[in-house]
Amino acid sequence: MSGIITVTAPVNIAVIKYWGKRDEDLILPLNDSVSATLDTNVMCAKTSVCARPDINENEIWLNKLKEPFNNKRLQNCLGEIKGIARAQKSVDEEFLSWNVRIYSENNFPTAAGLASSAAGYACLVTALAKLYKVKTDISALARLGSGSACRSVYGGFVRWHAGVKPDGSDSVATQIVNSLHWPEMRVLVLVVADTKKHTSSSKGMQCSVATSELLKYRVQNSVPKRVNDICKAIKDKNFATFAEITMKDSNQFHAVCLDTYPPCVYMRDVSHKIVEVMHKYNEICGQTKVAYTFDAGPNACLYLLEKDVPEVIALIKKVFPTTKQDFVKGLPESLEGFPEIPDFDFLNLFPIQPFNKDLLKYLIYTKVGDGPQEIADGSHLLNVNGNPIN
Ligand SMILES: Nc1ncnc2c1ncn2[C@@H]1O[C@H](COP(=O)(O)OP(=O)(O)OP(=O)(O)O)[C@@H](O)[C@H]1O
Ligand SMILES: C[C@@](O)(CCOP(=O)(O)OP(=O)(O)O)CC(=O)O
Repeated sequence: MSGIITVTAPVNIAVIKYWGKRDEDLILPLNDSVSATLDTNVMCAKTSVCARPDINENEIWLNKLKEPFNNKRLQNCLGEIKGIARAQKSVDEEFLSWNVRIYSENNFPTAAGLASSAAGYACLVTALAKLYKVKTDISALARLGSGSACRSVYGGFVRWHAGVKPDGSDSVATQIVNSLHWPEMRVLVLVVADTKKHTSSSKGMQCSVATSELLKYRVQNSVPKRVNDICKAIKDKNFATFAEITMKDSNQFHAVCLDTYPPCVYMRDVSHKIVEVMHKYNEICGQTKVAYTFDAGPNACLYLLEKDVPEVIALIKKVFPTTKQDFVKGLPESLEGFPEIPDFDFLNLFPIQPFNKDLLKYLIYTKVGDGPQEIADGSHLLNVNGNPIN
């Protein structure tokens, strides 16, 4: 037994956005939110943890770089888990007195609006909860690291209940349906930029709570009905309703960002072009075949059904021409051979002319997946002495 625990955890992309806290320390949101958990085979955080008597201080590495451990959120997560372990007597006091070493890697860009904090904290708390053998609601632990992380502890479609209690005990995530419920659902992440964003989600939402009138309206009037309706659409596998609510909620979230003073501008020209193209595509098809959503960054996340993937990828390549050979990442073999242009007439007659080359950096093809998993094959990121392998 090496005493090392290694876990992988997924990204989640909200279709009803979390934006605004009612408690900054406990990370309690103003409204419920809903997301899909994405397949860890394509995008994931991987974290190894251990506790040892010969480690002089708590240490963490993120993407090969040593980070300061005095980060309040990290301390809160570790402190809470150790407190539960002490109360549950799940490990002995000597083990609890040892320092920890944490090594984590994301296989996709960090802090670029691709929900790295969600995957990262879900991974970290799942690994620590296993290390300290605690039995508790993991989503509440992940929430202490980053609000959206509480939704990454389950697979499928997930709802984070805002809760009403001041202590946050009812602010937890629950699974709406598992990853097998809607097997046709696919996700395309259109990466416009994979560099660090200038206003973090935490700062941006703080400013919105302080200044946006529209946020109050959204929380009270828009979100409650949307959450109920989208949960029903997910259970019924009603794509058109799911897609319409998803797009409206993304648009309203970015309207709130612009209503913030000074405004938070996350979408770019190319993001708006993506919106225009997807609406035109749905209009020409005479039905809603694709939905877009944007987090706190310029990158788009498209939800669509598997049958429409070849056509939508071909459309994207036509309208957003690329010079990159490996533009599409994560495409399974079964789809690799699909014709570059499935329907010449459709694409040639598409009323939006191609934009400049390379506005999109790359496209990630993925699907809905499962929650965090412990790695049993021994591929840890720390060696038997608790030292980083890389
Ligand atoms: N694997 C990880 N392990 C621990 N912490 C992580 C990990 N990945 C990211 N983080 C934390 O999350 C921070 C990035 O969060 P931030 O909200 O700025 O970006 P994001 O999550 O990529 O974007 P968004 O939440 O808007 O989609 C990092 O600076 C780091 O503190
Ligand atoms: C736009 C969002 O992605 C905002 C995510 O915010 P974070 O969860 O990153 O914020 P903190 O709780 O302050 O860490 C919408 C969403 O994921 O619901």
